[in-house]
Amino acid sequence: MKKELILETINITKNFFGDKSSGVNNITLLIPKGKITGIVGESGSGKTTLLKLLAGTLVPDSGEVFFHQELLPDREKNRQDVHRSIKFLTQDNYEMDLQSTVWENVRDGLAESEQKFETKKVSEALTQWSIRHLHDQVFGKLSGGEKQRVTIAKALISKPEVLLLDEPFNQVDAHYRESLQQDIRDIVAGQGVTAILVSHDPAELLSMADQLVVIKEGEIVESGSPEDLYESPQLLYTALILASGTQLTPTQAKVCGVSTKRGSVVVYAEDVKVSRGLSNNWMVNKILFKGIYEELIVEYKNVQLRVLNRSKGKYKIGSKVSVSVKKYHEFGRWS
Ligand SMILES: Nc1ncnc2c1ncn2[C@@H]1O[C@H](COP(=O)(O)OP(=O)(O)OP(=O)(O)O)[C@@H](O)[C@H]1O
Repeated sequence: MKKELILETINITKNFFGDKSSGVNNITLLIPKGKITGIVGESGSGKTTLLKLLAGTLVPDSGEVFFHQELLPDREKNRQDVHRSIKFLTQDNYEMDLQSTVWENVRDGLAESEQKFETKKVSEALTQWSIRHLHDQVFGKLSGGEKQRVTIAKALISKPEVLLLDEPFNQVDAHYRESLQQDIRDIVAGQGVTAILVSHDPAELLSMADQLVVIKEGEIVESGSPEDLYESPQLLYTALILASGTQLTPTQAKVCGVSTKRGSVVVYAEDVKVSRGLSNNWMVNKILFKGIYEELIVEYKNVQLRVLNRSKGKYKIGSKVSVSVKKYHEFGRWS
């Protein structure tokens, strides 16, 4: 069945200095309705610029953005009903009033027609986002995580069609972060909201997104389902950005028992098995505690490998171990 599209960009370019060195170049992107699209890329690759173009707060130098197959108007010049349907949650809370209370800020997210139900709606939103106890606090004095929750409550109170999320959970603690992620998933699944999520956390994107778009130097270089991009990345860039792993030259790969004719190999930490075996050539150099598992850095002949180890405490720094690589990804010299 054909997916219904809600937003489309056709060959959009936005440069800040008249050349391709900043912003985004020639981006064509189709956003399916009622799904989560994740955008991933290194710092400065153009993710926020793309979100601003989708929100209408930036206008492309060339190319077009369509919302429900109609040209998206410039938000600054011409604030229209369509802009109420597209909510942009930024890291800088620019739509929030720092001097007003939490209650007033969330209430301001209501459309005029909804204001007669103000008390009920604001009260429900404060409960849903666990910020009821903050209702009379001044927004500007809240912690970063509290501000993010209030901003999300305000954005969602008027039931937008599209939610553009720029690092929405980066200030929230791990426990609350998971429950916010689940809330966003529920809103997408239950209310048919479309979300576009920019995050630096690969685990967050892999677990939340239905489709992932990889951006490098202002261009889309790869896209697909999170599973496909993680399991079979076409580009070295994608593998390094999505997974915790080690990049090896062909000579270094040989030390790990991997033979390749291509330019480089990436071995994900989860695909390396360590044991106390026969050869025990490798030495545990570092142990990084990760909570429910640990990551070991093991070394042999000046080659270091990252290993995901679920048997915490089994090895110590200096332990001698055997290593086997179960799976690896090969890339051409220029990918
Ligand atoms: N208003 C602006 N004026 C000048 N240059 C800009 C402006 N906005 C973005 N840029 C430049 O465009 C490029 C892309 O920036 P953008 O903020 O979109 O990247 P990003 O991928 O979101 O980065 P990060 O992950 O660090 O937030 C960067 O080189 C940035 O310096």
